[in-house]
Amino acid sequence: MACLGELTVEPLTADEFAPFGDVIEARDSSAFFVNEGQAQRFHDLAKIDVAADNGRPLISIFRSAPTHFPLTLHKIERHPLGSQAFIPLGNHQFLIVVASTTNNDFPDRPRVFLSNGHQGVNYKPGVWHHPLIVLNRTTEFLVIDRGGIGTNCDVSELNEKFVIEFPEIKRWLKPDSWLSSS
Ligand SMILES: NC(=O)N[C@@H](O)C(=O)O
Ligand code: NI
Repeated sequence: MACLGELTVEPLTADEFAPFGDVIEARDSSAFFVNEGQAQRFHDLAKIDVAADNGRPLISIFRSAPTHFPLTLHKIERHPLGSQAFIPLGNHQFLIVVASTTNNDFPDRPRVFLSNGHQGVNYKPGVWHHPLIVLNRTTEFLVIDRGGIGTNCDVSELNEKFVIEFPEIKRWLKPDSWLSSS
């Protein structure tokens, strides 16, 4: 773990992320062969939960510019009516910031996870999260979330401001996902 000021960066694992949703990755425990052994199916990796109030699943692509650092975390959002999944198209590490909900329905102290480049995440409905935090270069993500009626985005201020300095993350980035020039 690295310390970001008062926050620590945790490697993204299914167990640690479980309270917030699913980690989407090619886990052997979910795999079986299909197509006469020509392909492995890493099966049923995330709970896409978008049916509330007659919602329907949307598949989109986000082409997201890299985040500028130092990054001040002050706003966070949640989607009460549906889950939201982000899967990088290619080997790209990214930062995931999530928070539990306090008894008075506000975001609690955030947790920061860094993916390994071969992982996506699926936020459960209502889980506080920061919008995509992309590192190094413009990156495309497959996004699966809810379409339909209803207000599906709450935004809240964090009760304190957290700053993430890039050098505190850089040492955790794999050389192949890090442009030395930037
Ligand atoms: N606004 C939007 O579609 N994306 C956000 O919900 C996000 O989490 O990035
Ligand atoms: Ni979102």
